[in-house]
Amino acid sequence: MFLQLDQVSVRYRSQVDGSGREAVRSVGLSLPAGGIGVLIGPSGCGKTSLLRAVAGLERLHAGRITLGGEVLGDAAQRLHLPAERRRIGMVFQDYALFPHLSVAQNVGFGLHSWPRAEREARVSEMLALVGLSAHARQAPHQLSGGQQQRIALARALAPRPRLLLLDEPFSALDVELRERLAHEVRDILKQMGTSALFVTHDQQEAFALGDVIGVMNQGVLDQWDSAYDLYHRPATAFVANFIGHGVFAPARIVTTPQGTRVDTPLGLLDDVAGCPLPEAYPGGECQVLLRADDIVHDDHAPVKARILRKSFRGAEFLYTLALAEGLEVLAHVPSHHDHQVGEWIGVRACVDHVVTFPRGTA
Ligand SMILES: Nc1ncnc2c1ncn2[C@@H]1O[C@H](COP(=O)(O)OP(=O)(O)OP(=O)(O)O)[C@@H](O)[C@H]1O
Repeated sequence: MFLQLDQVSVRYRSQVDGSGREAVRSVGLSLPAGGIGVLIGPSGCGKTSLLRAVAGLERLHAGRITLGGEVLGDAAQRLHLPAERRRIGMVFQDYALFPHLSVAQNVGFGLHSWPRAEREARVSEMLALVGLSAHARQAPHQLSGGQQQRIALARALAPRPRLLLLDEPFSALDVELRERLAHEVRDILKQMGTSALFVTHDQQEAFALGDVIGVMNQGVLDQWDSAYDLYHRPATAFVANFIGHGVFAPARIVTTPQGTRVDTPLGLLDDVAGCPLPEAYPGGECQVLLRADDIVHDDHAPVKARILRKSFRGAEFLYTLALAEGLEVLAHVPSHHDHQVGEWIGVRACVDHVVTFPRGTA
């Protein structure tokens, strides 16, 4: 693997009593050359600390980081390659452009040691790449927020970094531009074959950018996986809750003549490949993840649910439903099924991959 993190911990020392506090705990992940990874998670979960450790701005408390086979940091060996020798580029939320330099001078900033002709050629190439050739002589403040972030990207890519780290690069931009730029930046990175690690708190952005996405929870990386597997095969109850709309329902794993099934308030679920065996939970008692798109409105279904709330989302409604025994579930329903709040409708579960967790973990 190109970037490899093993058992990485980052610890900050308290200014008050000198005690240590782990912001990142035993994180392991790997990224192939040219891969794009994205770290997401709630505020304070350690995303930025992990990114700073890769950049060399924080020393490792434990663990090891290698890039292209070179050890960047190894706590056991007290090895810490200084940030400026890692050949890693960084892009931040606030662009950090130099206001007194032109767009072209900003992009060429990291190329001081390059021969002039090569430097100028590289700056032109980078400006063309991000579609800003026409703005080379302008000052950064004469450009829009999206354009300024593209300058920051061109500046970070110009010295041919081995890896690019981007910390919430689009969060200062409005939603629509953010999504467009996320796709654009992904295309640019793929075109250059640059490996990159992003931090964001926006799931849609993570899905638009990443080949692989990591969900962090209180300093721990709960899962490092494709967007599909995070959604359909969440490794922990935290990931299941954090990604997408869904609820946990009480359930029981049972053995029937047809094989193992999961007995839920919406009936028996049978797509249990990869699901723990009944004896994995005491008495088979567990909870099952029911996503809004696992619940199908069907007038003929024996299970009825009352509509508590509904929100219109264009092609579909997100209904909040209450089953007879009081359990609330969510359901995506095509928006031509416009039922009234308070109405009872038929529902059934249509779950592709049944995901269960022990009772009390969510
Ligand atoms: N320099 C520091 N000194 C002490 N504690 C710090 C320092 N930087 C971060 N922390 C603490 O480490 C934890 C992780 O912070 P970090 O900034 O890595 O989280 P984050 O996931 O990037 O959060 P956000 O999304 O809000 O930026 C937090 O509890 C934070 O208060």
